[in-house]
Amino acid sequence: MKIGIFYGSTTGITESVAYRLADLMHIDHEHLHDVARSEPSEVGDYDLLLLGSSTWGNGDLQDDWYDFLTGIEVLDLHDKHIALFGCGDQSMCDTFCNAVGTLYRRLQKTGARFCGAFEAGDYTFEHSTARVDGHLVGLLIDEVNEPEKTEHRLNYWVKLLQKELKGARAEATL
Ligand SMILES: Cc1cc2nc3c(=O)[nH]c(=O)nc-3n(C[C@H](O)[C@H](O)[C@H](O)COP(=O)(O)O)c2cc1C
Repeated sequence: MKIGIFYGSTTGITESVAYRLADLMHIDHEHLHDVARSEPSEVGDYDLLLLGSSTWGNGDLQDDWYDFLTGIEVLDLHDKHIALFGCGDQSMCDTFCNAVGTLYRRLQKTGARFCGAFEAGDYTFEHSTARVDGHLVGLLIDEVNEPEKTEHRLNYWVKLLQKELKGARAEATL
């Protein structure tokens, strides 16, 4: 299974999470893509897409995602898996990691299979569009308030993905 990571990051937090995920999953850095410098067609090279955005403004996507998302949401991705991750700040408790919810909602029509849903228990926010039916639709990281939890969250999420995708074609190490 070929894995690509696509991320948008303004101050480098989501970028650093993307690199940490790549290292945990043994993904070569050539498969890490900053969406600010990538073409939507590049997602075609992969079976599993890890898509990461921080949240800015009042629950908005990270700036570089706007054009990239417009480009990929019209693609047919039914043969791919998508796993979402994002960085935010739980003190913005009504819009925590809403960008992850936006990616989830807007990519539904691609037909991709979503994986990597995460437990909502260990967080303190009130509202997030990334929480759907009591679960988080991806990995949410809060480096502002809970940096000490990041390593565990990353490790736990990667194990969840491995479990979920077990049985899927294994070309790259997951
Ligand atoms: C002006 C501003 C607005 C923000 N708005 C939100 C928000 O609505 N929800 C959220 O979860 N985090 C919000 N954040 C926090 C950022 O998402 C957080 O700092 C994140 O780690 C930045 O990641 P990046 O450097 O990869 O862009 C905001 C931060 C700033 C400075």
